[in-house]
Amino acid sequence: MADPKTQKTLLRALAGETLDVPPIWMMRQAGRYLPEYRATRAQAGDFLSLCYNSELAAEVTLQPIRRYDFDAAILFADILLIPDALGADLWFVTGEGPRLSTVTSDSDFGKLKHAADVHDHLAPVYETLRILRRELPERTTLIGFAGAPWTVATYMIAGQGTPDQGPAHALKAENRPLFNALIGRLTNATIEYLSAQIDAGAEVVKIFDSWAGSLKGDDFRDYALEPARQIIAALKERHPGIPVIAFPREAGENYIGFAKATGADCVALDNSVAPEWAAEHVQKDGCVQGNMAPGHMVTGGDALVDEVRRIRTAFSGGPHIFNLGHGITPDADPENVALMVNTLREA
Ligand SMILES: Cc1c2[nH]c(c1CCC(=O)O)Cc1[nH]c(c(CCC(=O)O)c1C)Cc1[nH]c(c(CCC(=O)O)c1C)Cc1[nH]c(c(C)c1CCC(=O)O)C2
Repeated sequence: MADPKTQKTLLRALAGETLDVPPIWMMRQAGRYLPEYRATRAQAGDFLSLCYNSELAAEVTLQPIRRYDFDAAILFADILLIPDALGADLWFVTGEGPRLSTVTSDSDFGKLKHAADVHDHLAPVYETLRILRRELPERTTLIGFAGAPWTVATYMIAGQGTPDQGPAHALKAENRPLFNALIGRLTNATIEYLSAQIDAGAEVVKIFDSWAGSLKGDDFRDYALEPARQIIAALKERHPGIPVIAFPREAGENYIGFAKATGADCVALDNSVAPEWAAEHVQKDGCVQGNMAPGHMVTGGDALVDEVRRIRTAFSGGPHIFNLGHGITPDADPENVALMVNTLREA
């Protein structure tokens, strides 16, 4: 075991240590708000080409580290690379978002590849991680990630993003065996994918369940909690000691007990919950991540400074990783990100 004082700050927080200054990184930290990202993306051609170009994907991952010296770098990729690797068609419409071939019948499902067969397609992502482990500063933790089965399924069933995940809820009601089979395939593929990311150098992995908030009651248990529990159990068996961050976005009251029930080392909080409430009900069980509203990166000023201090103070009694409650938006001002980082790190 390394001397705790020399260990990376993010890993210390994930191990349960309460730090004077919490580590910080930001969801979508490599993104369109940065001019250097826009330049590299133009060089790559389009977003998917950037994801599968290991050199350029590593470059955009490093850009926000150079600018802000964040405590963690997150692999540049997308949660929809898994459907792509399973054989769905995937493309991105500029200004609109992802489009996919849909899985709504047994015959669509029958065309998908098996979970163990995703690796050839995803090899460039693993190469990105290997480059990053060589090039990142010693103090920076490398985070890998995947989408949670439910969230990825919502895109595969609808063929695009949806405001209320209506098509996925409809398939769940109309053809439960097919829906369960799809969740099962995604659960196994995610285990394979994250396990290979760890082999390639990811020191932490995060599971993004962006649409967990639309699962209620038993559905939350069966399709948010249970797949996360299975993924984490398999990863802990194969890679003991690699921490897992779970992000059941907009889970609300369901954040309570989520870490214990799934085995996650940290729960990431969106900004719809008050930090004071989350400190009392969620952080009592271990590390939490979050949860500043991304809008502050657009508006800045005293409100930003006050909110950084409020969140830091609310979570100061336990392990905490400072982050936004969701991804930074393209209209954010890079100066406001610097203001957030400097405010957090000031004495
Ligand atoms: C739902 C989801 C997706 N992707 C992701 C989620 C879950 C998290 C969340 O809720 O935001 C996760 C994601 N997407 C991206 C990352 C990279 C790591 C990071 O910087 O956080 C991560 C972790 C890059 C990206 N993924 C995407 C971009 C923008 C692409 C571009 O135009 O350059 C980036 C930087 C595109 C994307 N990818 C996705 C959508 C709906 C879109 C279009 C919306 C948009 O354009 O912002 C699917």
